[in-house]
Amino acid sequence: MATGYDVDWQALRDAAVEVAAHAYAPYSRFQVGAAALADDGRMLVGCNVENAAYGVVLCAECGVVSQLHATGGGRLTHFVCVNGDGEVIMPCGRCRQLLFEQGGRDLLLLTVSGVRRMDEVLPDAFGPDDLS
Ligand SMILES: O=c1ccn([C@H]2C[C@H](O)[C@@H](CO)O2)c(=O)[nH]1
Repeated sequence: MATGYDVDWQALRDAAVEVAAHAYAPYSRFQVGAAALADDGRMLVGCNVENAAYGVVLCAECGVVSQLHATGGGRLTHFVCVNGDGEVIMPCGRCRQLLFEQGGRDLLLLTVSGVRRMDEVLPDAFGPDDLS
């Protein structure tokens, strides 16, 4: 299991770049690829999928979360997303909430300002504990 900062971020970023090429983004022309590791070492990827009804867009992170559960579940430990030029971008606010649910405050993200914990990019998050 990859923990802390010893993960191969370059390999994770490469996977995000690769999947970004499969994005369906005919409206924004903004391709996004996302890649994550699960706590058993599995790699999950996703790309954005747009819709003629613009608001129906599926962000790349949605694909990651779906693949996490479709392939056995678990928790996300590491995450990165990139644009079509391979540059690291920040997950949108909605997707930070999606990722928080699946990885919690300890999830590590490779961001535009380096490796950050989820509780740095979504402080004081609303989450499952608030419902108990
Ligand atoms: O975190 C993000 C932010 C944006 N997008 C997508 C949605 C839309 O297709 C395009 C432009 O917003 O980028 C993602 O996939 N993930």
